[in-house]
Amino acid sequence: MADSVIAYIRTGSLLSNLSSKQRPLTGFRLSRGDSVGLQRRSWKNHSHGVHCSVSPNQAQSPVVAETTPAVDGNVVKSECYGVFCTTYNLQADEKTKSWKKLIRIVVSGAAGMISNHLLFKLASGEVFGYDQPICLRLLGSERSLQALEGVAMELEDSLFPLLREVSIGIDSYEVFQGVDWALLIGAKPRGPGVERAALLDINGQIFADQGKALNAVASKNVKVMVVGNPCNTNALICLKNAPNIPAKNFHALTRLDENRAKCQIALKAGVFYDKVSNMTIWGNHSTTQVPDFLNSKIDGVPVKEVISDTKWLEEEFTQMVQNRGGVLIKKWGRSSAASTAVSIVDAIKSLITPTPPGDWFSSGVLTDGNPYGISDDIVFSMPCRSNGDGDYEFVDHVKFDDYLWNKIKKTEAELLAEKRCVGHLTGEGNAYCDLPGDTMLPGEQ
Ligand SMILES: NC(=O)C1=CN([C@@H]2O[C@H](COP(=O)(O)OP(=O)(O)OC[C@H]3O[C@@H](n4cnc5c(N)ncnc54)[C@H](OP(=O)(O)O)[C@@H]3O)[C@@H](O)[C@H]2O)C=CC1
Ligand SMILES: O=C([O-])CC(=O)C(=O)O
Repeated sequence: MADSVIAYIRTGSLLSNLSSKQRPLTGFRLSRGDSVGLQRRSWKNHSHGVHCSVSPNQAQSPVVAETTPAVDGNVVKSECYGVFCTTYNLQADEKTKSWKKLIRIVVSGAAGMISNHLLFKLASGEVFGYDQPICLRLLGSERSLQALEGVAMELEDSLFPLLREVSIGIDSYEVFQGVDWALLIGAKPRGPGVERAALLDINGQIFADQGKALNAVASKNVKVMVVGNPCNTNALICLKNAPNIPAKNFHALTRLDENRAKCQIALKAGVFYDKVSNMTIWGNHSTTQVPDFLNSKIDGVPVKEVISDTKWLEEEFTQMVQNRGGVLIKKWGRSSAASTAVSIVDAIKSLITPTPPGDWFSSGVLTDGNPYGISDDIVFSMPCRSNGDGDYEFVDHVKFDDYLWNKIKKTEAELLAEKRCVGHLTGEGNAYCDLPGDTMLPGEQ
């Protein structure tokens, strides 16, 4: 551990000695090579800038040595690391050819609380499968650079066999190079005295910049999951700034709300939550969101046939889901992090595995072409299905009644107002902010 820390300091100081032209990646990269457990620790000269990795533990005698050009043109040695060289038969491993192509995943706000849960799930294989090698790119800022190193060290120390590369950086144009998934979590939290319009502007700017960077350098089929709040409008801003990426590839996370709604329905019905299906969250990830008890089911039976207490459904249940985040913050002193990470995993899995027949999942997606009559050109949570290829389609045959439709109109109005407020970031021209005063992010109450 001590060696590792020293190595970080050493590489950090080498980086700081380089001119900014020589130092396009602010941060450094830890690489495990392409075979299980092989931990190469080297300076590497990659096509997109310099990646610096941790020096080998000098006390260990290296088993394999190879040469890699260093940034200054000199040649330095890179070595596999002690026990990793001896415990795996790398040639045999390569012969099996059972590994899938590496996927590259960016997590922004990587030093934050949600990421602290999510990164370890991604690295473990539980999200993309236990035969899927992973590259993790941790995106942070000057503020969090030290903390990002700490996260990277913990990832190292976890010895995840599928985790082949870890890099940290603060320049989205470098970190987004060729990425397949962008999980955009980093955003400024709303503090006391910060107007909602100001938060939309501050965070919107982050997502406008990240949209531009994704557009320029990410895989053209990158899937983008926006978590940082206000996530619907941030996702809209992001996709508007990335015209070369299909707009369908952008999602705002409302899966946590869906999970919360399922749990409350299960509690009321006295069943375990695996019995609750077809739960839609409509609209904004805010206190106007609409958990849909009209179309959801308990053990295949419409919720309203199992729970006859309509007053509870319309009032208590709905408000409980809308306010769940805020209530948790009051108790915990911080916002939902572990359950948010779990819901991000659920949301990704819903896109990469076929949706069970008859069921659906909620995601905040662009409304264009929706069959429900919701205004075009906003990011709105709706019921979706996937055949497991990363894409989704809208669900047909959803019922509406006056109660549900009126609630949907309220959350739609809020999102249209948010959109007007960020016109300067979506390319629509001037912004005009007339946000309804009575609605909040889940954590704001
Ligand atoms: N959609 C959903 O269901 C949910 C969304 N959220 C949202 O997810 C986001 C992250 O939550 P969480 O991980 O708990 O938050 P943390 O505060 O723990 O981490 C957030 C990260 O955001 C980064 N950040 C980016 N820009 C700024 C800025 N201008 N000022 C301060 N920090 C900034 C910080 O990293 P760095 O310094 O590296 O930039 C920080 O590490 C929040 O916006 C939260 O509201 C939370 C729960 C549920
Ligand atoms: O407002 C927040 O940061 C918390 C949040 O989104 C939630 O718990 O749903």
